[in-house]
Amino acid sequence: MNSFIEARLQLARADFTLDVDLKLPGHGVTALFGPSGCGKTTCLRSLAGLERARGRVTVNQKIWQDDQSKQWLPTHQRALGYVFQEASLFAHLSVQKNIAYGLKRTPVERRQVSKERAVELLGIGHLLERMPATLSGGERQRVAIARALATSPEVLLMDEPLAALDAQRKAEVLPYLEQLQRQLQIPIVYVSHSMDEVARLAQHMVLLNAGRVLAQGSVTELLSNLDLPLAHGDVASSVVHATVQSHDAADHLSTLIFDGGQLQLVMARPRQVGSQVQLRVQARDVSLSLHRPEASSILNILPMQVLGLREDGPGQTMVSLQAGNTRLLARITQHSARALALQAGMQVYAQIKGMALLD
Ligand SMILES: Nc1ncnc2c1ncn2[C@@H]1O[C@H](COP(=O)(O)OP(=O)(O)OP(=O)(O)O)[C@@H](O)[C@H]1O
Repeated sequence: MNSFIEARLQLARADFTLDVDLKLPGHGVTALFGPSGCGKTTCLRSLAGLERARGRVTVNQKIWQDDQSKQWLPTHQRALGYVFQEASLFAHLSVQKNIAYGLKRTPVERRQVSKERAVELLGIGHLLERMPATLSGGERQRVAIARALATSPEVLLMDEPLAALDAQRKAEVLPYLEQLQRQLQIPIVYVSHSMDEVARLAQHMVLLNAGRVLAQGSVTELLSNLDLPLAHGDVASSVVHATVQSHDAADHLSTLIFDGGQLQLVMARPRQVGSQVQLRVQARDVSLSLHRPEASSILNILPMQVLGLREDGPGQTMVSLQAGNTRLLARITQHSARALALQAGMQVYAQIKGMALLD
């Protein structure tokens, strides 16, 4: 089956070579993730035609570039919206006119996102008459995203759109990004080097290293793949997708169900029953036992199967676990792994000492 976006890209610079083969889905957010200098921006710019890599790019089976048959669409003829780190608005045009500019670029028959819809999705209705210089960084970035959306792109390309914002502004813009991907069918390719952002926003991930693809697939799977660097070290974590099943108001305790079991979480602000939530569980917050611990203060004790284990630095072992379709990592001491005689296939109880709600 064809992927929505297929890109084979090669580009050589003095000290850097990009050589990637990407197959990206036509829905949700795909994160391009990896260390500084690994080629995330170069990759995104090459997809957009802002960088002249060699190769072939097809989006929704339309050819944007094919060097073999000498086809090349310039950026403005590619149905994409591009959001840069720093919002690049026209300083002499009001917010309204900036967005209208995006719309004007789009032939009537291709218009799918109206100006009103873009304005509503980004919550900028009250800013329409303002000039860019009078906006905060977060507001500017929301306008830039609305302008990109108003072109009704087949794909939104975002290059660390939150990187230039402080923590407070980031928190202000993130919910709009989440809303975008929930409400629109437009796939987003999102460059980030922040695992927090990736865990919160993305369902798919391309892991880059030194200009190459180390792995691509679902975020949940890649995070817990012991063959990849993400699943190692003190910051390794997993993401659990769950649905709110009930809420006990007296104890402020919500019961969440996920594919593989259920969890309980104290929620100061309870979510509606039936709503979807994402939880991040740090590997260091998960311990293991062979029998269900009795009379424990730990709320969440889940029966899981050991998928594999790997030494993880001096004296530590990373254990990958599965229940249903859900994966978790547990970082325990090598001593404990030996004492429990852990091995792939064993049934264990994972005790989760803490988890964070991602949205
Ligand atoms: N215009 C340029 N001219 C020459 N080399 C460049 C240019 N832009 C980027 N590079 C180099 O290409 C490599 C990839 O850079 P790129 O910006 O794609 O990485 P990145 O993963 O996006 O990094 P970061 O997370 O720091 O933004 C780096 O070695 C960088 O120094």
